[in-house]
Amino acid sequence: MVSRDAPVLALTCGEPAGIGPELAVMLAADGGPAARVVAVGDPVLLAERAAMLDRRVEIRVLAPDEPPPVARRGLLPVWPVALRTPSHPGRLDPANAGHVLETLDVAIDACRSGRADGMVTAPLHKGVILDAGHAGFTGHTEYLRDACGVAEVVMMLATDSALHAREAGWRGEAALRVALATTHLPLREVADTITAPRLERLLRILHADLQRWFGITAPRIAVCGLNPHAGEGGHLGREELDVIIPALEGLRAEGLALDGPLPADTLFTPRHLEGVDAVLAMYHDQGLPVLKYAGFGRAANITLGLPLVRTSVDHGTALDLAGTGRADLGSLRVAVALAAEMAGRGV
Ligand SMILES: NC(=O)C1=CN([C@@H]2O[C@H](COP(=O)(O)OP(=O)(O)OC[C@H]3O[C@@H](n4cnc5c(N)ncnc54)[C@H](O)[C@@H]3O)[C@@H](O)[C@H]2O)C=CC1
Ligand SMILES: NCC(=O)COP(=O)(O)O
Repeated sequence: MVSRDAPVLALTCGEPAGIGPELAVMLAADGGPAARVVAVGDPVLLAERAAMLDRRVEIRVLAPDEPPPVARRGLLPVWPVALRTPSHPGRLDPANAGHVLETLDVAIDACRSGRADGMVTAPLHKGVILDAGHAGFTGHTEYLRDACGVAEVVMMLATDSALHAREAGWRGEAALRVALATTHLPLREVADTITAPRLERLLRILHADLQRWFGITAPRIAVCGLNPHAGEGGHLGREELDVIIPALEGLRAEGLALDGPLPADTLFTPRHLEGVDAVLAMYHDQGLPVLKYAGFGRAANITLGLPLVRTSVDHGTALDLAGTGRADLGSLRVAVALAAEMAGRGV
């Protein structure tokens, strides 16, 4: 049993043809971290996936103003959002894109109205949402940014040791936290997107939220270069000299503790990571392969800079595994535990 005071977390079920709905069922069946998790999705779909996986779960649809019940193993409360069309594991259908986005709207509204203390998102499929005509959709992160009316957010993934950030005397593995200066865009556009004002805004958010959510009083952030060998003094690209270094110098003058820009290949080695609280990588596949190598399945994604708590899993829709029950629940557990901890600190 989880107490009535435990935070309420809205868990969006993500792409219905992916593993999100079954992860919600598995979490309820196995018993989750200390939180009252309410799934936001289609109750019929959740019942189908529970039957498919042979998991005994009571799926209880909540009335709009009904308080979420005390959590217990085997109970899955649901804020219902109907599918637009039946869904089958592994088979994407653009007709359900509106359903996926509506689950996000319901969860955002629950957070903003105080019915939920935070939201956790199961993976959605960006391609099928774009195929359905939602031009410009690039993921939860930017959707939440726009829905919350903030100018900038930061995507950061962290390994599960981040859960122990405030434990005095924690002797386990140090958390690896990797934030991204750019997220989902073609590689060709990355260099032009990285400007000094953008880096300054992102680093201020990263610094502030390491303090706010992780209790790190004076965060030390290591910043990757964009080019090989951080530009080799301008011979392999000028972004370090013209953009990154001026941005870091301005922020250092404000008191931020920043290393870099450092060549990304050596930055991600134990000696260079020692004492570093977070790394800012310049692009998706500079930072995330390292994070996933270090902790795939026990890491979570956190959106920094929002007026609400949002965490997510470290993986995608895994269409190849949907409906098999072979998907690993580890990352969702970490995402829920982190959101519960963050919600406990208040926004
Ligand atoms: N938080 C989110 O909403 C995220 C969504 N995505 C989206 O997911 C879709 C598919 O992306 P992919 O690059 O194929 O990545 P993916 O993570 O869905 O799959 C990559 C590989 O990891 C495996 N895998 C993923 N989750 C797993 C789990 N829980 N347990 C065991 N194995 C697992 C898959 O079976 C596959 O072999 C894309 O549309 C992408 O944009 C990707 C990452 C995060
Ligand atoms: N690669 C991380 C990812 O795709 C998560 O994106 P988002 O949906 O959380 O914005």
